[in-house]
Amino acid sequence: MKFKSPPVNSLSLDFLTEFCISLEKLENDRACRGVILTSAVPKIFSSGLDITEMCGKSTEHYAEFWRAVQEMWLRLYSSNMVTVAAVNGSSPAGGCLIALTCDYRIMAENPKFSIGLNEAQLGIVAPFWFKDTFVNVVGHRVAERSLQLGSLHSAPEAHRIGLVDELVPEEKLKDRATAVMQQWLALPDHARQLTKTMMRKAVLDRLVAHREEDVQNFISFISKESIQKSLRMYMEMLKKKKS
Ligand SMILES: CC/C=C\C/C=C\C/C=C\C/C=C/C(=O)SCCNC(=O)CCNC(=O)[C@H](O)C(C)(C)COP(=O)(O)OP(=O)(O)OC[C@H]1O[C@@H](n2cnc3c(N)ncnc32)[C@H](O)[C@@H]1OP(=O)(O)O
Repeated sequence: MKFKSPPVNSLSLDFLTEFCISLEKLENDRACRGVILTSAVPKIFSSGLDITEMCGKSTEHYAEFWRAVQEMWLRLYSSNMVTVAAVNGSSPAGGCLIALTCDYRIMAENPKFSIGLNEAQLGIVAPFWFKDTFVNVVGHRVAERSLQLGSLHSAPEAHRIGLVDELVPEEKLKDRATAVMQQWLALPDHARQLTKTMMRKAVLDRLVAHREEDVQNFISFISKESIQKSLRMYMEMLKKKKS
């Protein structure tokens, strides 16, 4: 599956809805046992949640948007398919979450590409299930430091801390992702799927049990004037960086 929402594959409500529909179709297709996620936009895997969806909108809109973010994560983290992220560009925040939610991450070894949960830099807080997914990949200490600092790690650093499983030259990314997929698909599906469920169930159950509470927390957090101001300033900073 190739993300193609220029300029930066930001995760808008429309993007998330289409992503979930596509995943559901693949999940229900008995002939499909695995999916490789990558980007058709040069240099960017995904710029994370679309900040414009979280700025100056109604409470109803925030609720709908956040449910779509939750749905994307719940479907991908619990997928029966083998999921491989072929990270061919930068991947901050929600983009990093998508990669973390997969079974395996391969990143192009370009030191200009960065990845991480940088929410703190925007003055916002990564929700508990972003944090749980991160901890499950890199461990508590690395996750804590990285989250508090809102770090964006260069590709080599991301590999060093275990955020991505391997680095390959960009032109070899597709072949390597295919080889990894074949390796994972060589195992009997039922054994691999039950193992995946065992490893991920506690974290998935936690969001399922607190889903509505999480929506309400998001709404009350994102509606604060101080948070809205931080997001507006961040968007302005992105625009200024260009000029
Ligand atoms: C107690 C807690 C309770 C509940 C939790 C509450 C809150 C937590 C909620 C959410 C968690 C948030 C998760 C996120 O994902 S937030 C998004 C974080 N993303 C980023 O920080 C990335 C920002 N973008 C960049 O750094 C660069 O754009 C990038 C490196 C991706 C690409 O750089 P490049 O130079 O190639 O492009 P730009 O000129 O910067 O961008 C082009 C264009 O796109 C716009 N843009 C970029 N990113 C976003 C985005 N994420 N959303 C919306 N729009 C984006 C950028 O402004 C440019 O627009 P324009 O100037 O109009 O062309």
